[in-house]
Amino acid sequence: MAPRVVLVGPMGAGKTTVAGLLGEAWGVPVRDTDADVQSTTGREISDIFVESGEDHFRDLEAAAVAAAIAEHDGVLALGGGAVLRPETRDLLAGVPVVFLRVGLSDAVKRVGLGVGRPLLLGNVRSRIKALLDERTPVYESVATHVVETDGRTPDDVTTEIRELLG
Ligand SMILES: Nc1ncnc2c1ncn2[C@@H]1O[C@H](COP(=O)(O)OP(=O)(O)OP(=O)(O)O)[C@@H](O)[C@H]1O
Ligand SMILES: O=C(O)C1=C[C@@H](O)[C@@H](O)[C@H](O)C1
Ligand SMILES: [Mg+2]
Repeated sequence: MAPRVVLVGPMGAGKTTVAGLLGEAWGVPVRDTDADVQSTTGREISDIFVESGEDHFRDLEAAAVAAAIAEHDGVLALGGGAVLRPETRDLLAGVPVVFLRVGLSDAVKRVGLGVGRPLLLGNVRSRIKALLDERTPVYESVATHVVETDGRTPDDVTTEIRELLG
């Protein structure tokens, strides 16, 4: 079993939003590794970061991604940093992966004050810029398709993915 599509990209790219719309359009279930980590631990992601550290969160996230790739045949949205783990990138080989690209301005508008996103604490704009600079090549390396989201609605993005993947 493998997901019909995996969505990757930075915070504010719209992974969770577009996953829901795609799942509805295709009539397939949707999973989101951030929600899976929260439900298996019973803890908020921000609390895990603050109390147990980012490395521990990445371990939980890598396990959530591995389980979802093995068990889930619908739409799968990954947490924004999941692709940082080499074992996760390896698991994505052979699966359709859409990188939802977003530029700095749109990402900043979409995440607002970054509430609930622990890596954005401090200056949201400079934190997002650093993450985009560091991670864009990683998203590109795992993607089979790249979809631009700047200035487009979640419905537009969903339609393009449906055109690409059926
Ligand atoms: N194409 C879009 N245009 C405008 N707003 C959008 C678009 N996609 C998502 N949004 C809005 O941006 C916010 C963030 O979207 P979402 O939570 O889906 O991002 P995400 O990629 O899952 O982020 P994270 O990595 O933090 O989970 C939401 O308020 C959502 O409604
Ligand atoms: O980009 C990131 O590293 C993150 C994105 C979110 O989806 C969450 O997984 C968490 O806030 C970390
Ligand atoms: Mg999300």
